Amino acid sequence: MKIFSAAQLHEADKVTAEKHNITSLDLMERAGGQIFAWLHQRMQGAQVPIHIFCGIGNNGGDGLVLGRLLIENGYNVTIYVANFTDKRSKCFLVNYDKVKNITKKWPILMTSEADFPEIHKDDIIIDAIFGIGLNRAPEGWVKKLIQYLNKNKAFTLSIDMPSGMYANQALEDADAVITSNHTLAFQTPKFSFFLPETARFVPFFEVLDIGLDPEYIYTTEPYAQVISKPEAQQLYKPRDRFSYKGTHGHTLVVAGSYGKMGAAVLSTKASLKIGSGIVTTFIPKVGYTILQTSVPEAMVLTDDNENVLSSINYNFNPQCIAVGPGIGTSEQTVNAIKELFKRSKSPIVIDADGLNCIAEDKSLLKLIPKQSILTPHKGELERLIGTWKNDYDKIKKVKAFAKKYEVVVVIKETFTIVVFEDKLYINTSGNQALATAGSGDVLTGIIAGLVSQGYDSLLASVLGVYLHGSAGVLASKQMGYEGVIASDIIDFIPDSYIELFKQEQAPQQEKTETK
Ligand SMILES: NC(=O)C1=CN([C@@H]2O[C@H](COP(=O)(O)OP(=O)(O)OC[C@H]3O[C@@H](n4cnc5c(N)ncnc54)[C@H](OP(=O)(O)O)[C@@H]3O)[C@@H](O)[C@H]2O)[C@@H](O)CC1
Ligand SMILES: [K+]
Repeated sequence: MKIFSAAQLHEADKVTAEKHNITSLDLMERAGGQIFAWLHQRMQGAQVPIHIFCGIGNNGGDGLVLGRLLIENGYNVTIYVANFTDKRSKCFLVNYDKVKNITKKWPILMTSEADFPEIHKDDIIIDAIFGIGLNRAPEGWVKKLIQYLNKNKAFTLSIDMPSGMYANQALEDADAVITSNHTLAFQTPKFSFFLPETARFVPFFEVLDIGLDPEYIYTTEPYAQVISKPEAQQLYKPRDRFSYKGTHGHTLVVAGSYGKMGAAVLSTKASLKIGSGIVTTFIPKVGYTILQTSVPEAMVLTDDNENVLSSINYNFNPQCIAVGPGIGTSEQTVNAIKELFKRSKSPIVIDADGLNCIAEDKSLLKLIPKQSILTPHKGELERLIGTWKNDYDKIKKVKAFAKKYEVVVVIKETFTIVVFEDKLYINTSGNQALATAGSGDVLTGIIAGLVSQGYDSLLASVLGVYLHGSAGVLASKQMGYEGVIASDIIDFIPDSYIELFKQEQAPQQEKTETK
């Protein structure tokens, strides 16, 4: 799914109105109507008090449409208008009048803290204060209103996005954002929903299609892409019936040191399980028996050094090399990695200590083969690109880094983001089960195994991250979040392929007994 920026959404709004001969008012009616349908389906007329807090822009207008429809359908509704300026939008004003025309219970204008209403914890709050039009951090009593609503324990449903958050810009004041229980976003999720500093305000969201111009949606280069099952499916390359192991690529895994041979085992196994035809693993001597017994399918080459990598020699051309898991950052190893970078013509997946070796000796950066893939978590990324002011600054720096060295960067987070040139791909598979030792080593093996099978570096990263996440989810369904360890993620890689093409089951019809 495409993610559009606030500016693009405003543009889409305009284009839709022009091309489809409808007004912004019609669009607002559609948007508010969709929120109503969502709520009505769940509430079925229940008389729980609903408090709708509207701003004075179009987000507030959506809140007014919702309010009117709820009132017309007999719900117990109170509408408040946070009257922070008199520059009310046209569509807001029209809908304000429409509400006044159908009820004697007119919207309550709020102009200060003294107007904050009492809300019971079992009531429902609708947050329609700000949407994509926010252009500065909320201040004064409006900020206090947001904090007041947050303190309340009532269920909070945000319209389009939690008020106080920007769609695609860094947060200025984390104390002035609605923490919603559920957000209903129009047409596209907003980029901030997926970033570490802002995702906590949007624990659950759904996207409502309000019918913005399909041509605009289809042809416009998005701000970012969300990768879920349908997108991942399209990346899959079917296997040729007449292929053989050589066709599926030879992966070289360079990993391990004394006490960390498990990392080498995990990457090697993952690379095989994802479908690399052949895997050779290069390790320090100490790991020979461990590797050969743990993964009989892999071939093993050993370093002259007993405990750490010091010189990486091999006499074949792997389609992809995975470097880093468990290798440490000793001087000999850093030098060995430098020589490997100089020699390799294939893309390299660089993870963990592979990245730390680069941080130790920045001259390695220029030697990274083009189209390589770097898979840092937060700490490793910081050692590579330095600190950042906020999530958006981080993304900007990573884009510049990726462009400069012509590499793909996989930023590992709850929502992992793959960065290549100006493109951003947000992964949505995965859960907290993946936060376990060795999970990153598995991902390294998966991505390398996909590159070996002919996926280009970007696609291998995007699909690899998706399948890794999906394997973790499938494992956790049987073992719980806590019970999943990295080896389990590997065991569920085959299921993650199968799951990719599994049809969602239609809800079963209830059987009626016939005598
Ligand atoms: N195409 C679509 O996606 C569709 C979108 N729709 C809906 O429209 C929403 C966007 O509406 P919008 O553009 O009117 O902006 P919105 O967020 O309501 O607020 C802007 C107002 O707030 C003000 N203001 C800003 N910051 C402020 C601050 N810190 N403190 C105080 N004031 C502040 C600003 O005033 P000013 O800057 O002039 O002072 C302006 O008056 C969108 O989220 C969705 O819900 C649907 O209806 C249909 C199709
Ligand atoms: K909102």
